[in-house]
Amino acid sequence: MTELLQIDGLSFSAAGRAILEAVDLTLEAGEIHVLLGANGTGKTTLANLVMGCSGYRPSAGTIRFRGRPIDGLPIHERARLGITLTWQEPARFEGLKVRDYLTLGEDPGDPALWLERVGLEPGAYLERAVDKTLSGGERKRIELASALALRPRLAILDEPGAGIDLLSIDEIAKLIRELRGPGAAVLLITHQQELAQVADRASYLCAGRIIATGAPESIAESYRRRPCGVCDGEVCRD
Ligand SMILES: Nc1ncnc2c1ncn2[C@@H]1O[C@H](COP(=O)(O)OP(=O)(O)OP(=O)(O)O)[C@@H](O)[C@H]1O
Repeated sequence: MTELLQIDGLSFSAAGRAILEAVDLTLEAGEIHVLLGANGTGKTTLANLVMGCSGYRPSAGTIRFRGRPIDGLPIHERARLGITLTWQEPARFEGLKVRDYLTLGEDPGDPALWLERVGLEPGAYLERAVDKTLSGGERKRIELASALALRPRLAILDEPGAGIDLLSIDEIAKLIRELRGPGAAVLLITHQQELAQVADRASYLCAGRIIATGAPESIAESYRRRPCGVCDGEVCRD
């Protein structure tokens, strides 16, 4: 397999505190990789650093995408390379219609079809604005539809199942599998064990450090056996 994303020695500090320390993580093309870890261990921060969100610049380390260092690139150039991030708190775009949101990329296809794929009736949603009038679960679904429409090489999904009713977990897992392709990978952040099972590999992040990478079952087992020893129970206490 080919390395799609290679993170070496990545560190990040904010407000005078180390949030991530010397993180190494590799994603192969074609894989779904799940990042597990307790609240506040740095999962979303890592996602923001890979996406190049405003205010997130590494204090050390490199991020390579398809062999090329991307640390210096702004978010829109990373998006152009095929990296997309669906946020834990789904974005709102006042005034932007769902139809327009789903046709932002090149060759986006039919927005109605993407809405159907996430279980939303196109006639009821296409002309609505992506704003607070949509429920949290509806916005989550629309963000997933947007990720499908963009056909990214790397989809970073931050808690894609949060706020979506349990019955839909199987549907979300199916969509995540679709985002994986021969040249495309998914970095999944989730606390939902049922959803984590969709992954090929897993990494366990605690106190800003990746402490294990391997088969999802064994990493999930380490996660259950908290505290991990790195943080002495400060972060991943029961
Ligand atoms: N820009 C920032 N300034 C100050 N603190 C920050 C910043 N970004 C993240 N943090 C802090 O870094 C820590 C890690 O946050 P992060 O959102 O990455 O955790 P997480 O693992 O995604 O947690 P959760 O599972 O609760 O979503 C938290 O303590 C958070 O408050």
